[in-house]
Amino acid sequence: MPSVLVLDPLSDEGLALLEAAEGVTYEVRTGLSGDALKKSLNEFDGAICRSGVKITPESLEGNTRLKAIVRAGVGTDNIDKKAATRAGIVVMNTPAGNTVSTAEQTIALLLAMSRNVAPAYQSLIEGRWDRKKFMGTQVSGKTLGIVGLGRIGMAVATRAKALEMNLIGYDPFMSAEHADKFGIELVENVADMLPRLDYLTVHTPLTDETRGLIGPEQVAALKPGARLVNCARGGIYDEAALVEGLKSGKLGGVALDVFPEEPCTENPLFGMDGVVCTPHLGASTEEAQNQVAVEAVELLTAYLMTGAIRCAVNVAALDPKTLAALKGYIDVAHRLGRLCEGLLPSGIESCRLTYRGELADKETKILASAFAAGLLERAMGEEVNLINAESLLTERGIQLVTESCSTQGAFRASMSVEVAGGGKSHTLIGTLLGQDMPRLVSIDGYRLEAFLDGTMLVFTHKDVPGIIGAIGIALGEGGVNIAQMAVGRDKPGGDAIGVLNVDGDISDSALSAVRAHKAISSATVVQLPAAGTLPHWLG
Ligand SMILES: NC(=O)c1ccc[n+]([C@@H]2O[C@H](COP(=O)([O-])OP(=O)(O)OC[C@H]3O[C@@H](n4cnc5c(N)ncnc54)[C@H](O)[C@@H]3O)[C@@H](O)[C@H]2O)c1
Ligand SMILES: O=C(O)CC[C@@H](O)C(=O)O
Repeated sequence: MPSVLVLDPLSDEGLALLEAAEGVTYEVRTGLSGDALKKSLNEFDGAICRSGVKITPESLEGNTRLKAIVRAGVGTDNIDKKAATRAGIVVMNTPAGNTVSTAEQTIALLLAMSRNVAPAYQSLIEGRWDRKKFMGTQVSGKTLGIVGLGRIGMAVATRAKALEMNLIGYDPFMSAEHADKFGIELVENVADMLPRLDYLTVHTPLTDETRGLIGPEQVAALKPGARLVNCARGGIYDEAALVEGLKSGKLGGVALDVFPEEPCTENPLFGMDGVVCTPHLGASTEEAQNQVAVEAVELLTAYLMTGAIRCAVNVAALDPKTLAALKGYIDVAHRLGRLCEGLLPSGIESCRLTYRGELADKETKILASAFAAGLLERAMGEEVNLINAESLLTERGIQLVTESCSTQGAFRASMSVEVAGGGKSHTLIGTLLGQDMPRLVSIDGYRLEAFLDGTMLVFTHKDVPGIIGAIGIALGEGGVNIAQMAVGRDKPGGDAIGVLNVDGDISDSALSAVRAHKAISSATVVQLPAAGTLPHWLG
């Protein structure tokens, strides 16, 4: 029975859903770090977190159990995705559940900063009735710059529009026409908007590009008195530049919900005039927390029970329908990977996969992953799966390119693989007969029809009389029974290739006897999964 570890406080609705989920057990262990976190992550099949826990490469090191981590929220920057991918762990998030709440928090901070809500209340608590000190600014008619026009950026835009603000936006993935429909003037870069703004808000992820997006140079370029809001991620604004901007009077205010290091209880900005801060409360509403928790539980249980992948940030999405439709070909791809590795045991440097016919318009990324898993399986065993196979291949410097070709060829659907390494190469074509009969239908240009399972003997030879008999005798004397045989040749009496499927193993002496035949130029034994056996990650 799959088990789930809850690593951060989750809403009651989320916990109730976990409680009710049939076939799943769960445990809540919050506040974990270091060895305790590492140990716990290795005791469960799935984990749910918010932004509290830090899932580091060390905490995932050597993990052989965990299959998925779901972030109840948007930002997955507290999860080391590279380490998760490498360990074959799917990382998913719940991107939309807290959009409205975070947009509302942005507007709340914008207004609170403009009307000095926090310091005015503080002065009342301290016994002062000070109406002059807290003269505010109206936001209506002011210009708001929005960097990042994704879910939250756009939700902020519609709310700011209702407050009669003028909007300027920047997002490299937004067209001017689309922005215009929402009343946003799109500019080509952040620098272009700075001198025109009364307010600036950022709604991007924290990336190498957005870290320090607003630093001393950008603060200098702002209109005097500009006010800045950040409800996205700490680090997008350079805090030292904000402190300087406030001290010099260049900035009229700063409102932050997020900080480079969290929790953050000491910060030079805290207590400065014009500053209002909250402890990462953007998503902290009952509605948002219920929604993200419920979505997180649904995503995780669906993955653990059916293999369905939705909202993954480190692998392609895979719904149960696609999975069911492609299952047979995933098996073919995996078996082709195993066969290629067996035919080029000294190493593969590059692979090209071509999908033909009905496969050409399918979601084929998973086939590449299955092929890669097949290639690496002998060397890496259970460590490799659909999630990490391609990244493990890349880590080893093995190139994998894929292409689709809608021309049908001889089969309704097929995939061909060209592999090269150590100066040798092979081209194989695989297909599926019926729903679950993987077949090898071409090898190095020779057409044949061989089973893609069990112990396979692949041999090249001259098309001369007596080969089959000689092989039959050599294997028979070694106690090996031939289950199936296929031969392809270029022309009668020319070069040929044979593929045998045999019961049991082929001993070294039987293989030597085959190789000793003067018309046989090569013979290789490759071990594939038995017919009907699916890899552990496909079930
Ligand atoms: N404070 C909170 O509690 C809270 C809650 C939810 C989300 N967030 C954070 O808010 C941010 C936005 O979330 P979202 O759901 O809107 O994400 P999103 O993916 O929908 O939008 C992000 C947008 O940023 C744009 N972008 C990326 N790099 C950019 C760049 N260099 N310049 C300009 N635009 C760029 C992308 O094109 C995208 O449109 C994230 O950092 C998320 O982690 C914070
Ligand atoms: O879990 C939280 O409250 C933070 C949420 C927010 O930062 C997110 O990225 O979704």
